[in-house]
Order: sequence, then C-alpha cells, then structure tokens
Amino acid sequence: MSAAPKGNGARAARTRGPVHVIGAGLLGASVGLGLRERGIDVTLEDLSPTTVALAADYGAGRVRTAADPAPAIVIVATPPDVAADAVERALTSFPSAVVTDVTSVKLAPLLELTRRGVDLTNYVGSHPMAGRERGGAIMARADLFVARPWVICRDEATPAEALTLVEGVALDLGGVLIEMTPEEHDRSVGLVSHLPQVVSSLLAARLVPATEQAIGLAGGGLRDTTRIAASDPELWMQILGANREPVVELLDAFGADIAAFADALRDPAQTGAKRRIADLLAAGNRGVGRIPGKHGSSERFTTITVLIDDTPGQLGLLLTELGELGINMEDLRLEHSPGAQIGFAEIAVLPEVAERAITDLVERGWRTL
Ligand SMILES: NC(=O)C1=CN([C@@H]2O[C@H](COP(=O)(O)OP(=O)(O)OC[C@H]3O[C@@H](n4cnc5c(N)ncnc54)[C@H](O)[C@@H]3O)[C@@H](O)[C@H]2O)C=CC1
Ligand SMILES: O=C(O)C(=O)Cc1ccc(O)cc1
Repeated sequence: MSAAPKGNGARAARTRGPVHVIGAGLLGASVGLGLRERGIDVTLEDLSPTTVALAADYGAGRVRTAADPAPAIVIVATPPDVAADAVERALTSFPSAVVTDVTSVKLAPLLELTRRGVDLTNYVGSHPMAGRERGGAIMARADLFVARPWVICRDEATPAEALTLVEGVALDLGGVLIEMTPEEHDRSVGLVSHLPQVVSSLLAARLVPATEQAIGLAGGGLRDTTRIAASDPELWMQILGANREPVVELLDAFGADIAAFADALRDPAQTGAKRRIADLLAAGNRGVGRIPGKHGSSERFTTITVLIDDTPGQLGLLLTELGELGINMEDLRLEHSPGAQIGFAEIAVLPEVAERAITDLVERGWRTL
C-alpha cells in the first residue's frame, strides 16, 4: 500500500458517496484508497471476509453493513468470470445506484448480462488501464490510476447522469477518460495488453530449463520483456478466455511473423533475406516509438546511464548533484550488475540537456555509459 501523490486532492471531488466496492482486491482496494483520500465515503464487500477486513484496515473504506444507506454508485472489481453475476446482483440490490465494473474485458460480461435479460440502463462498463503483476488488497495503491487511461463503454441508451457519475469516479482517481465501444476496447487491449502478456509468459517459460550460468547473464532486455510474466495465471486464464477471438487472431499473426523471421535468418544468403530481417527489426523501432511516454508520444526522453557504487548514499548524491546542475530528471530506473558492487542509474532527461548532463556529471567524477 502507498499513499497518493500530493496534489490530486487540490480540486474538489466530483463523486458524492457512498461508493460501494464489490471485490476488495488489488483494483477494488486501490479504488477505495484513492476515493478515501478524496474524502469520499466508501463501503467494501468481498467474498473473503479476511480480504475485506484487510482492505478496510489499510484505509480503503469500511465493511458494508445492512444499516448502511444505499450507495450512489457501485464498482464491481471481482475476477472476470463472476463479473456479470456481481453486476447483475448489484443492479438488483441497489436499484437507485449506477453500477460500473473494472473488468479487463468488456464484451463478454455485457453479452452475458444481455443474454440474461438484465435491465442495463444503470450499468456503464469501464476499464482502468492500470494494474500490477500481483493481485490482492495488500498490493493496492491510491495512486494506481493517476495519469492512466480509463476506458468508458457507454452506448446511446446510457443516461447522461449515469455517465457523469462513472466518469467522475475515474477523474477523481486521476484517470484519463477514453470512450470506446466494448468491441473496440477488446480488440485494442488484445493488442496492447493481452498479446504482450502471452508473449512475455511464453518467453519467460523458455528460461525454466536454462542453466544458472545462462540466467546469470540476464540484463535489462530480458527483465523488460518478461516483467509481466510474473502475473497471476488464474486471472489471466479468465481474461484471455473472455477475449479469445481477438487474441487468437493476434497470436496467429504474431506466429507468422516469427516464422517469417526464422526463415529469413535460417538462410540469410537467399536473395532478400537480409532485407526482410532488417525490415522487421526496423518496424519494431517504429512500433516502440508509438508507445506513449509519460508526456505523450510526441515528447520522448533521452536516457543517460550513470554507474554508481552499490553503497548507501550514492544514489542520493547523484540526484542532489543533478539538481545542482539544473538537470530535470523525468524518470529513473535502477539496474544492479549481478555479482558486482555496482549499479546503473538510468536517468531520462529531455534530449536537449542530455549532452550537457553527461559532460557535467563526468566533470564531477561520475562515470557514464
Ligand atoms: N490486476 C490487474 O492488473 C488489473 C485487473 N483488472 C480487473 O479488475 C478485476 C479485479 O482484479 P484484481 O483486483 O487484480 O483481482 P484480485 O484477485 O486482487 O481481487 C479480486 C477480489 O474479488 C473477490 N471476489 C471474487 N468473487 C467475488 C464475488 N462474487 N463477490 C465479491 N467479491 C468477490 C476476491 O475474493 C478478491 O478479493 C478483474 O476483473 C480484472 O480483470 C483491471 C485492470 C488491471
Ligand atoms: O503492467 C501493465 O502494463 C499493465 O498495465 C497491467 C494491466 C493488466 C491488466 C489490465 O486489464 C490492465 C492493465
């Protein structure tokens, strides 16, 4: 658990409670923590009494009792395979409330609710594109949604007041609103979230039989491409199962790319093989250039790498000296060299100050890469 950054509370909250959260794990408790920081009354419910008590202990809200007034808004944050059940139950139990859910897939729960004939006037599906590898209330953070996209799936029948309530919660939590149809949403997350999860997991699975010696050589490249392989297999089985059509299509296309790449590499002497390899690698450059940075895709940063002794105080000293030099640090990442008392501080700065930053740091005795 961690506190929200200062400043999110400067603007008056849009949301009027009580807000009721069903499913007090990572997403539910993070919603609760963020809203509580804005002073909004939050009640919690979970299948697990221990989880709900834990989330309440952390300050994500209070456990709902029969004496509580009806909520104005209900947020369903259960696993995907019970999301439709929980939404239906919420709409029935709290007929005056607007109900949203944060499920990672949007079409399957909607189709299931429609198939059951549930009146969906008060339901607006949504999905914050923010998460962590590990679930559970213990991993929750009030600032999880800050500056992250929050997809809202409304349709022409959605009442304006219902939309305003759901958007208000997303904005109060620092999210950036994006409107999409459930189909657009599922195809988009298939590409930017679900395919990467499968690729990362399969890549990391290749490491299982590797020797200790080979693993010992691992660096940033492997870490970057396998971070999300640490995600919860049960949750991902549900997400992938609920979005299987777009994901299978993407996997087939990706498999064809891999096969084409391997064919070209197998016989690089054949005419055009080198060009095919270069074209695929260059397309990767263009693709990665399209991923939005924290200031949007148009402004990207230059990373400078500074070697630091892996001893207390060194990083603090580096940051102080950067401040003295008037260099604004946009992002920071730390890497440790296995087996050596040395670390690498990767500092993102504006491209126009990168050269000066390196010169000035070297002048002060720092080693850069
Ligand atoms: N983990 C992530 O990175 C993200 C997850 N999501 C979505 O958020 C939802 C929740 O995911 P997490 O918070 O990661 O999972 P989690 O496992 O941390 O929390 C889910 C909670 O729901 C509870 N629960 C299960 N069935 C329930 C029921 N019928 N009624 C009440 N509570 C019930 C569980 O006991 C658990 O505490 C999922 O639908 C997921 O697709 C959305 C964005 C990111
Ligand atoms: O790690 C990341 O890149 C994420 O953003 C995690 C994530 C996982 C599942 C979601 O439905 C949304 C976001």
